[in-house]
Amino acid sequence: MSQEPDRLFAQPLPEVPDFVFNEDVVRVFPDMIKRSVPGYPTIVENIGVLAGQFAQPHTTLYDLGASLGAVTQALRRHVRVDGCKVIAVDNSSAMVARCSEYLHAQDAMFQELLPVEVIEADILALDLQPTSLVTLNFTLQFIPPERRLELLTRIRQALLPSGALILSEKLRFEDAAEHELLTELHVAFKRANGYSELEIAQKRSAIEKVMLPDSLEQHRERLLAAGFSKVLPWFQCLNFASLVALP
Ligand SMILES: C[S@@+](CC[C@H](N)C(=O)[O-])C[C@H]1O[C@@H](n2cnc3c(N)ncnc32)[C@H](O)[C@@H]1O
Ligand SMILES: O=C(O)C(=O)C[C@]1(C(=O)O)C=C[C@@H](O)C=C1
Repeated sequence: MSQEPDRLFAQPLPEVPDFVFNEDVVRVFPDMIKRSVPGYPTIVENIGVLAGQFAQPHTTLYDLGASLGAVTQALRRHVRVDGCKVIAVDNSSAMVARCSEYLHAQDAMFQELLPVEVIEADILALDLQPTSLVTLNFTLQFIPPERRLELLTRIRQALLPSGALILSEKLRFEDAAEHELLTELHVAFKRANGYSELEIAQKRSAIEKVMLPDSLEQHRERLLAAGFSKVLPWFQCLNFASLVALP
């Protein structure tokens, strides 16, 4: 996997463009996400572990907004259920190309991995097969807010009984003081991971229009409105959380 350090925002930019998942981001993405999302390695590995409990024989598992396939790789490491296959979906062609390379490398290193298909598609336009496990690992926050309920409803309808959706997101907090404190603690996390004040500020302006986090309450209500019966937060580190939603 690429070890290139994330210096995308290290030099002053005359104008900070909106964040896009292009070739430049692909090159530094493993470093960027690990240094930006508190708990990311723990979340990814444990999605594999949790998936092992929900995956059912001869079903499809979806990794929606797969990026470089970190979650897909964890699913393939942990799920030991007969006849499952993983479908990894992303609408960034740069991500999909590199994701396929990494999964081929995983195939070359390990035997008896779950078969995987990587698809370049918009998850808002994707026909979902019946599935026992869907992951949206930091993807829903990039979907236009007015389309989020419709996407979750389609996921709910495709989920088999006893399956699950695992949803990880950056959180907003409804209480302004709480929001400010958690944001400041997240900045401290980034600083501790070697990002400068300039990098932190420029990244913030790049993502503020394209990544729109919801509160835990909004997620819970929307998941229930989409037809899920239970929402269980299983991980939170600072303002990043992961939930299991049951049909
Ligand atoms: C923060 S990244 C996800 C990280 C990844 N799941 C992981 O665990 O490493 C968000 C991804 O969602 C993808 N994405 C955003 N909107 C999408 C859409 N409508 N359809 C498919 N993929 C989308 C982006 O291209 C990006 O790769
Ligand atoms: O909040 C931030 O600054 C982030 O960088 C978060 C986040 C994410 O949650 O997906 C945003 C964009 C990058 O893909 C990596 C991490």
